[in-house]
Amino acid sequence: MTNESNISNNTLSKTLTIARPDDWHVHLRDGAVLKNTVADISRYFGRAIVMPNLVPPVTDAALAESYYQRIMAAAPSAHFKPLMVLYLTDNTSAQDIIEAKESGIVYAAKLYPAGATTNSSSGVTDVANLTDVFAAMQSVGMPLLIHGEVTAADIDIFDREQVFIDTILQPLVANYPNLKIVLEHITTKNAVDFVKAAGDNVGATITVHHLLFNRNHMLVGGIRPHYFCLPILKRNTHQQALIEAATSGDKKFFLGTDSAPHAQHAKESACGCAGVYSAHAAIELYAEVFEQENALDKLEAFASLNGANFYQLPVSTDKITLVKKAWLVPATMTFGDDVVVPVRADEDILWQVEG
Ligand SMILES: NC(=O)N[C@@H](CC(=O)O)C(=O)O
Ligand SMILES: [Zn+2]
Ligand SMILES: [Zn+2]
Repeated sequence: MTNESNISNNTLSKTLTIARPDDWHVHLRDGAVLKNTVADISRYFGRAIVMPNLVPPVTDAALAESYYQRIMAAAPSAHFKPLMVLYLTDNTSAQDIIEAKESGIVYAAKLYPAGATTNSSSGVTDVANLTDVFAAMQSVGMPLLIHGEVTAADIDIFDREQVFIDTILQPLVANYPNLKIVLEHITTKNAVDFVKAAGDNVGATITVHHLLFNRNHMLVGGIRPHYFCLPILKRNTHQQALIEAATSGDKKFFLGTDSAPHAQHAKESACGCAGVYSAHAAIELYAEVFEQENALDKLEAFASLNGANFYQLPVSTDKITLVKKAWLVPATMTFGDDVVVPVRADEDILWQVEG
């Protein structure tokens, strides 16, 4: 467990040692970029929940198995283990869930409301289609991961998470009281409050960009496409609620970067893609936020303990050490044939990971 003794503040440099962290929500993509995303994510993360929104999506155990093999072929660090996820569609069956569980490599299934986000067109049109699937997940103990936004055209984009919670999540939680649910990449105070009030079977991931930024960063002084992600950045009062939740140590909140690379040209476009790349410096950026809040002693709970406990997986016995030493993030990164603009491009980050 972290205590003050793990934070050392000598005259040379401040350091922080924590159990090896995990990333409970990441997009590694596929093909040529895999060697780059896998190198970044496995630098110090021990495990990562690998999002299944490929084209075509990872809808069954066989597809998860071949994607797993491609990730391993991209040569992650030896300490790294990808945790695969099934992409739910209107046609997913209870049998698909049972086979995924039996595969031993699938740790969760993901609900994308159809049309809610990047590569979600094969997603679920109505959760009523998945009654048997949720029942099977509840009985085999497989967590349901949710992109929690409604898609109706008349619902304002800034309200889509809250309306999802009120109209879809609330009844889902009531109907499946033992189903483990992770509300992914939460962006509102409403989500924080909902998760806190729910039972221990409900948790949430929080990205570092939703801690660092609010919608002013994206829209004041010009439209900045590299801040555009889904769910969209909200006003600063919501950002503040997320910061409080993440830095509180509350076991329901854990690290999920939602690092989601898109090519520079696809973001700097008349119709730019949603997604922020943060895997080059994830724990380093979270450390900035926690330090700002005087809560470095809570970083280990958020990054290394709470998620593992929620998924009922062992906490890593390895340690990593962060050192407070500024470094300059490159303006761009080359990923296969593409160029990606990472978070903090061409600016300093205050922390680095030793080794
Ligand atoms: N978060 C995003 O803005 N984008 C993600 C999809 C997702 O997690 O919703 C992506 O795959 O690009
Ligand atoms: Zn999402
Ligand atoms: Zn995501």
